Amino acid sequence: MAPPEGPRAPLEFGGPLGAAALLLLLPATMFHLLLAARSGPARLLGPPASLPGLEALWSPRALLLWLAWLGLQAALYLLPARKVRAPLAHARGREAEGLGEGEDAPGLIRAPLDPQVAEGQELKDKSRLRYPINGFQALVLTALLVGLGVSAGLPLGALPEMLLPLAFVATLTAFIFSLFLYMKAQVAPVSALAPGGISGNPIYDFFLGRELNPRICFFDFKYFCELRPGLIGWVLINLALLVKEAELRGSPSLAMWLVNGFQLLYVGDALWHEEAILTTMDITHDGFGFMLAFGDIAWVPFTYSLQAQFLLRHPQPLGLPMASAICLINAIGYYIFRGANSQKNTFRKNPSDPRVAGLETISTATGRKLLVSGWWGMVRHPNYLGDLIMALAWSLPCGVSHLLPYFYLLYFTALLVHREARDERQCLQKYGLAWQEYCRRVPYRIVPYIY
Ligand SMILES: NC(=O)C1=CN([C@@H]2O[C@H](COP(=O)(O)OP(=O)(O)OC[C@H]3O[C@@H](n4cnc5c(N)ncnc54)[C@H](OP(=O)(O)O)[C@@H]3O)[C@@H](O)[C@H]2O)C=CC1
Ligand SMILES: CC(C)=CCC[C@@H](C)[C@H]1CC=C2C3=C(CC[C@@]21C)[C@@]1(C)CC[C@H](O)C(C)(C)[C@@H]1CC3
Repeated sequence: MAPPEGPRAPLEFGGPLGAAALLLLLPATMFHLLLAARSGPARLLGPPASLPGLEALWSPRALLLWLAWLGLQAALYLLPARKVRAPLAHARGREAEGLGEGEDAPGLIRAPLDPQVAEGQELKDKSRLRYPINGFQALVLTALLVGLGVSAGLPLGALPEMLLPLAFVATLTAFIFSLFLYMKAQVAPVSALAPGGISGNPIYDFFLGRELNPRICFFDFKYFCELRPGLIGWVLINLALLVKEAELRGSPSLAMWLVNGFQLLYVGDALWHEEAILTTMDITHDGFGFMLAFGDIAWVPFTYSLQAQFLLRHPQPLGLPMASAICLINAIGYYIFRGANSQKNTFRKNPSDPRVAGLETISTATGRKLLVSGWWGMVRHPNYLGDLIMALAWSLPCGVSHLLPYFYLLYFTALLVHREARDERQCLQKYGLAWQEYCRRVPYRIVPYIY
């Protein structure tokens, strides 16, 4: 289908050339990290000690395991009985009546949403998609199944040896899946396309993703991939590394416990607050192409578990005072991250909620308001600040002898600075003068008095 006429979004990531480079660079970086973490010198910069042959990458057992994992997560996504009720008067009614968020038309009877189903943001064609809210359940059920498997003799400690072939099949899956998504988008209606992925350049559009919310019936591919196989896979890999360390050294180290605990908290939190993802730019703005598909199913599980991979081969001594200081850093980061995200989500859902009703706001021409006090009056992206502080706490248990475990912190800083610039551009476009006023009143972007 031809791209729609009219102004197109400016090209990002260095245009088609940048996208082509990233198509190769992202998987190459992931394999470099996997190899570096298992090598003696564990160098972040510089070539890996040895390059693996195809026999180290390709394993039919890894392929089977990977497909079984995707199948299990897809089944858990579809599991609960979903009662779909229509129409959703409370969501659409407000806008139709020209009312603000949280206001109802007089006499309007709210049709309660099934607690297991959430509605997304309004789309170009004024419709809203529905999403199952059962991610936390999927995490718990996966934990139960893995627990049952281990007690029946499943060798979880063998998983770390399979990381390379698993990452290889995950990368292959991401390429094949992105091709499917690209072709599916060719027959999608124009209103279903994302603003950024319709440049007309096939490489660029393949990378960024053409369709905003590709689905088959109720199965939403982007929503599924963003939260399930990759995030839950990440904590499973961490757990397997912990088990392997216990097998090798008698018990897991304190550093390994901390990394596992912090990252489990992060993933558990994401799944507990699953509905909040529906307002992130990945879901509302970006198409679903190679960047997100590879990011979700390969990059997240295999590179976000880097600290635990590093610790397995490079044990680090960690005393209780240092461990307590690191826990405090993680707790501060989490407090800011959760406080900021929840404050914005509560405000967006219902500005008259008593938890946010007293906060100062700026009105915008769109009818939506912007918070200028509370967390969002401190810096313009307080949630990024909390996330970055947590990222530091995840690396500190690995000591300071190597740069490799700090890769996540470095990559994440670059990702969030870039993301922040993209979000600012979109907000300026959306809110115009009101956004300029917000920037004047809250001058710092992520770190108070610094950036
Ligand atoms: N671990 C990882 O790899 C990653 C984690 N993240 C995390 O994901 C979370 C979500 O991030 P992301 O989607 O980028 O962005 P945000 O959650 O920060 O959302 C940005 C949106 O919030 C709204 N907003 C901005 N300022 C205000 C304000 N003052 N008052 C009210 N609303 C405001 C605007 O949307 P609108 O007005 O339309 O509501 C804006 O587009 C973050 O915590 C981030 O740290 C993100 C990327 C990767
Ligand atoms: C380098 C590369 C391949 C980039 C792709 C970026 C993706 C890895 C990230 C884009 C936004 C993400 C989010 C999370 C994970 C990483 C990706 C997919 C997230 C699910 C992590 C948990 C958080 O609590 C979150 C739900 C807020 C978050 C949402 C964004």
